[in-house]
Amino acid sequence: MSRLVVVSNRVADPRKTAAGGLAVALGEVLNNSGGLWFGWSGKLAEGDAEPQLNVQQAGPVTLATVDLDREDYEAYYVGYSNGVLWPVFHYRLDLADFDAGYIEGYRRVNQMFARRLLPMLQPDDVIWVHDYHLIPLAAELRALGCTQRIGYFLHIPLPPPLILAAIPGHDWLVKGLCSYDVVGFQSEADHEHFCDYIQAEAKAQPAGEGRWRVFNRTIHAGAYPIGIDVQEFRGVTEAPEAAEMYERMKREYSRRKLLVGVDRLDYSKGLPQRMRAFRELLRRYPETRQSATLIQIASPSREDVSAYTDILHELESLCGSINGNYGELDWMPVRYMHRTVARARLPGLYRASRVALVTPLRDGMNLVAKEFIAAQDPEDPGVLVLSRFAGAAEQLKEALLVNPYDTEGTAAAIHLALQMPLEERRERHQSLLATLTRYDVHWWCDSFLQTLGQAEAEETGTPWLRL
Ligand SMILES: O=P(O)(O)OC[C@H]1O[C@H](O[C@H]2O[C@H](CO)[C@@H](O)[C@H](O)[C@H]2O)[C@H](O)[C@@H](O)[C@@H]1O
Ligand SMILES: O=c1ccn([C@@H]2O[C@H](COP(=O)(O)OP(=O)(O)O)[C@@H](O)[C@H]2O)c(=O)[nH]1
Repeated sequence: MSRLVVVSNRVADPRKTAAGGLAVALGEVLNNSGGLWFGWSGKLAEGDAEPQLNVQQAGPVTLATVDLDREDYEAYYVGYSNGVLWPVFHYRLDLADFDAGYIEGYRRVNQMFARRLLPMLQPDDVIWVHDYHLIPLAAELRALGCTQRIGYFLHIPLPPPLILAAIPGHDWLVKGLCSYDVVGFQSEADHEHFCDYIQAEAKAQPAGEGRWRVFNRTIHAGAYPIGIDVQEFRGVTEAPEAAEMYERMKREYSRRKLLVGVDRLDYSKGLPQRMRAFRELLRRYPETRQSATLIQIASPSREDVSAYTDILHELESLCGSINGNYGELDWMPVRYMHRTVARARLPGLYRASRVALVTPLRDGMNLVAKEFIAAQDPEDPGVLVLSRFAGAAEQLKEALLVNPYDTEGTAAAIHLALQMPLEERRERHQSLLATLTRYDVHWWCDSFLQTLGQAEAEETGTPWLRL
């Protein structure tokens, strides 16, 4: 059987907790199949020498990581990945910093990753590269002589061609994507944007069953929405740490209905818009005052990128003003925490909450939405208020779908969720849980890798692209 080699910027010990959906999902996949997980250590190198490769065993998974020197970290992670690709791919051209220097560092780190990974590869490995940090990696590996199958999965949205085309060098990036054998997206919408782009800008021709002839080779593209390990998550929900959290929350908020939000503190998550909608709820529906409490966890993220500091200040000022204007001696409307909460404690919090607010302005998928559903008691489930702009909305049709830019509409949906009768809550939850169980993380991994396995048989002899 082939060994699975996963490459991603973020690598986490799958036996430990991680904030960020990519690390959580890949940890679950690799814990199951075993294999090699290669990427950045999350640390900065000291001194001038080329950083050491750090290899350690974590159960069935070999973790191989490299440090980045400060210059590479600034250009590749902060500058290009999170200062150009992240905002543009989330439709935020206004926040992109198209400093020409960053792309050099981005390419340099991808070349370094290829150089460090190559000697660790075995002939029949299957390589699965993840996310926007590593778009050119396949082409760099091919340039060094790597012949193994290489698949790619984009965890964030892919915008329509005219937005993508705003990136100087967008054609280089898309050529990089076309160097993979299989390219996977979170949603049909993202997949369509890719197909539109390659047809309009690269004269791609359809070759049937998700395949395209482009740049003189054949690639496969499709939507593979990422899921969670539903069984595992339901198990965590029943474990002592979550159960204890559930009991505590139920006791503490016995007189109130709890609303919950769990997000990295990222401008894509729509946190200020969510707070404004919650404020509107309190203003328009006075009966919710004293009776509804919103717990918002905002996990610190990418603090070296300036747009993230701006959103922190905006959010803190909104939470402060809502509590100042509506709070009472015995009730604070918002409990805001700028901290990462251990994943093992989240299911108890989700289960004790009547409503989850998952209202990003754009999101690749959003695993919190799925975890909230998995954690519910089917006999008395909570309600998911979900942005129509999250990848998850394509699948989770029985959630209350909202436009997060529409403050009044979102407030009305939250009100509806707080009042929803038990029967309707059960019906919606049953359908949502069925979808989640069918399209779980194992489905995601198996369906992607199956396509990649078939690609090899069909594409032997396909020329490699040079960037
Ligand atoms: O690694 P960081 O810079 O700390 O950021 C955390 C991760 O954020 C993004 O997650 C995405 O992947 C999730 C799982 O597929 C998806 O549900 C979510 O919508 C995405 O935002 C990013 O894509 C990852 O690379 C980061 O590790
Ligand atoms: O304080 C926190 C905040 C988030 N998470 C986890 O981080 C992931 C967030 O993934 P999601 O897809 O929702 O968004 P991303 O952060 O990857 O954009 C989920 O598994 C959360 O349970 C966590 O463990 N603790």
